[in-house]
Amino acid sequence: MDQEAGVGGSVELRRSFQRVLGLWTDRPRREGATIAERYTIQELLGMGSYGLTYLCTDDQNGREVALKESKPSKGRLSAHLLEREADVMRRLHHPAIPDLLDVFTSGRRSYIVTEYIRGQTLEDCIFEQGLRYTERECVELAGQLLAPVAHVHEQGYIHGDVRIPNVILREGTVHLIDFGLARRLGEPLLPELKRRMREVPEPEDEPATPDHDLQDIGHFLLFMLYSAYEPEKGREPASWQEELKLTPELHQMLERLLGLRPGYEGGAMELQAEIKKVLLKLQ
Ligand SMILES: Nc1ncnc2c1ncn2[C@@H]1O[C@H](COP(=O)(O)OP(=O)(O)OP(=O)(O)O)[C@@H](O)[C@H]1O
Repeated sequence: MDQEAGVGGSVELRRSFQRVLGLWTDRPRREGATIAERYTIQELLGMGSYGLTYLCTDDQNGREVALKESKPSKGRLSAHLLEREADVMRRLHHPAIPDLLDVFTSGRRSYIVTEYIRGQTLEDCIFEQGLRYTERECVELAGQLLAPVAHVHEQGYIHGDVRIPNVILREGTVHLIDFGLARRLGEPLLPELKRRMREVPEPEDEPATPDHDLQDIGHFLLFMLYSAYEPEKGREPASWQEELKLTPELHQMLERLLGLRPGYEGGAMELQAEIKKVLLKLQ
């Protein structure tokens, strides 16, 4: 018994040590620092579990770029995940997807550099700016989002993480970012990707199909629609079907996207046609 406690204790101690070491080795770089003698940091954009993303200036041409750096404390795994992301992005060429500009390693770190999309994520639009979206605006944005998603599918991949923090709105136009969970059609969710996800519902173990992204678009639509939802005082929380008073055509489209009715076997093209029909009803 004592021995087990001792072993458990030493494992805990090692974990704490790794955590502290991680905090130190992964600490963000300061503004103004230059990476690979080319990219000067303007600001830290975000710190994920496997990488840090900075807004940088490319000193060769003055362009703003998003530079993602692997975390050294996560060793080979974070570099491998970045390489995977670069492999997918290399194949994508779409106006609503940032271009991949550079991939390199420097010291023990790997980097990918993409076009910087100056705008706001839809998550920030809703939760920081408090914007409310009408049914029509939500469906229009979902329709716009479908274009880059369809392009990813045509290249033989799924995005795997179509959510409001990964959609940037720039001058009214949506852009899809963060291909860190993208995988080939038919590919199961690899353990290294699973570890990167916060929560993995069981069906994610299934081989990737376009329907994964279409379901995510269903959840994306729900988030957007709830931005305008005002609960009546004292009313118990209920299902979205009861809370959101939607046009019947949109209600049905959402049920199909969320797997409550037969889905869109014709993939993004079929959904695009359905979105056009729903928009006509929302004139
Ligand atoms: N090309 C880009 N243009 C503008 N902002 C970007 C771009 N790429 C990433 N960002 C921003 O940088 C931050 C972190 O980016 P990203 O989501 O790619 O990192 P991540 O490590 O994959 O994060 P997470 O683990 O939370 O998914 C986010 O706020 C995101 O909006």
